[in-house]
Amino acid sequence: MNGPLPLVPVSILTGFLGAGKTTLLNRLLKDPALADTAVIINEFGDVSIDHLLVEASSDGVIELSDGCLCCTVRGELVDTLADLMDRMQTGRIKPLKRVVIETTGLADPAPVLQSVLGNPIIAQNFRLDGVVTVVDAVNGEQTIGNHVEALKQVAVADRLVISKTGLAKGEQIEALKAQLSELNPRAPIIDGDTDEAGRAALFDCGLYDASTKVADVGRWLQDEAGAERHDHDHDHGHHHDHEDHGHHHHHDVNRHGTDIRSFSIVHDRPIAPMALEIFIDLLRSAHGEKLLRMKAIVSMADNPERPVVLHGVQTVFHRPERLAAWPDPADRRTRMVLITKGLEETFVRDLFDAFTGKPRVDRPDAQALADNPLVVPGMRF
Ligand SMILES: Nc1nc2c(ncn2[C@@H]2O[C@H](COP(=O)(O)OP(=O)(O)OP(=O)(O)O)[C@@H](O)[C@H]2O)c(=O)[nH]1
Repeated sequence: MNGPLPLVPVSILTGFLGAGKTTLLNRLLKDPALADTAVIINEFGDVSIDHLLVEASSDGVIELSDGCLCCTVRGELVDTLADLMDRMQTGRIKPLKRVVIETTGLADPAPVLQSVLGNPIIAQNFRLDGVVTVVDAVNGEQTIGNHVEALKQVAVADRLVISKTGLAKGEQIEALKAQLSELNPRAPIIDGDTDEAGRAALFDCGLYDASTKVADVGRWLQDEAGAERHDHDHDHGHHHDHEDHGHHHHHDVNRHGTDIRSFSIVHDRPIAPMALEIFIDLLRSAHGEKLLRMKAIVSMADNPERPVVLHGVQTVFHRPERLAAWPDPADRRTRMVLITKGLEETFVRDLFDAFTGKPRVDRPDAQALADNPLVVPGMRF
C-alpha cells in the first residue's frame, strides 16, 4: 500500500418520506463523474424495495434495512463504512471517490451526522461533504409544519432541493422558499426539475461546519454527542447501538412517535388492474392523510412480466410506472411497504385481502366495497 488514501467525501441525501430522494439520486448517478460512488440506502420497513428502484449497477448499492438510519441501524452504518475502507485498503475494491447515504424519510439527520462526524474510526477515512435535503413542492410546507424530522432535515441542509415543482402552483413554491430561507438562511435553494440540480451544485459543499447553520443545529448535534457518550458508557466500546441493551435512552421507537407504523404486504399472485386501482382509491380517499408513504412493486394480471411501481405520499399518488421487466427475476411477488400515522395495519390488510380474492366470512367482499365503500370499517368521507 502506498500511504494513506485521501479522505472519501460522504454526502447525506435526506428529505421526508416520498420527497424525491431516490429520483434525484438516479438522475445524479447518470453523471459519469459519479462513477466510483458507493450508495448506501437505508430503508424503513421489513421488506426492501428501494434497492430495486435505484438504477445504478447493483454492486455499488449497499442496503441497510430493518430500521431507521438515525436509530436502530446506526451501528450498521458505521460498520459498513469501516468495511468499505477495509476493502479499499486491501485492494478488493477500486478506491471510491464518494459515498452517498440516502436516509429514510423519517431519519432525524442529527444522529446520522454525528455518526460520521463523531466516530474516530470513520473520521480517519471519511469526511462529511454535506447534507442535501430534498423538499417536495406539493407537500413540503405542511410536512415541515407537522413533522419535526422534516424540519430538522431542512435546518441541517447544506443544499436544499425543491422537487416536484412541475406539480405545484407558483405561489405554493414561493411560500415554501420563504419558509425554507427562514429555517436555513444559508443553504442555496435549487430547483430539482432543472439541470441546475446536478452534481456540481449538490456535492463538494466543503467541510461541514455546524457553526454556520442556524443555532439550533449546533444544539441538536451537541445533544446527540451527549447521547452518544451516554451510550458508549453502557456499550463497553462497541458501536452496535442497534443491539437492544436496555440502557439506550435515544433508541428508536419513540423518536418517531408511537403512532407511526411501518408494515408490508407481500402477495404472490398477479393482481387485476381494476382491483388494484379501487384498493388504492379507497385507501387514499378514506385515509390519505394518514398514509405517510406507500411504495410498491406489483405483479399485474394483465402482464405479469412487467410489474408496476407505485408511489404514494399522503393523498398524492404519482402516476404508476410500468417497468420493462422484474428487477430481480427470481422474485416476482407483489411487495408493498406502507408507513402510516394513526392508521391500523389490519384495516389496510383487510382492504387489500378483499380486493385480491382472499374473502373472509366476517368482512365485506370486493364487490360490496366497490358498490358502497361506506361499509369499510373505519372509513370516513
Ligand atoms: N413530477 C415529479 N415527480 C417526482 C419528482 N421527484 C420525485 N417524484 C415522484 O415522487 C415519488 C416519490 O419519489 P422517490 O424518489 O421515490 O421519493 P423518496 O424521497 O426516495 O421516497 P422514500 O424513500 O420513501 O422516502 C415517485 O413517484 C417519483 O416519480 C419530481 O421532481 N417531479
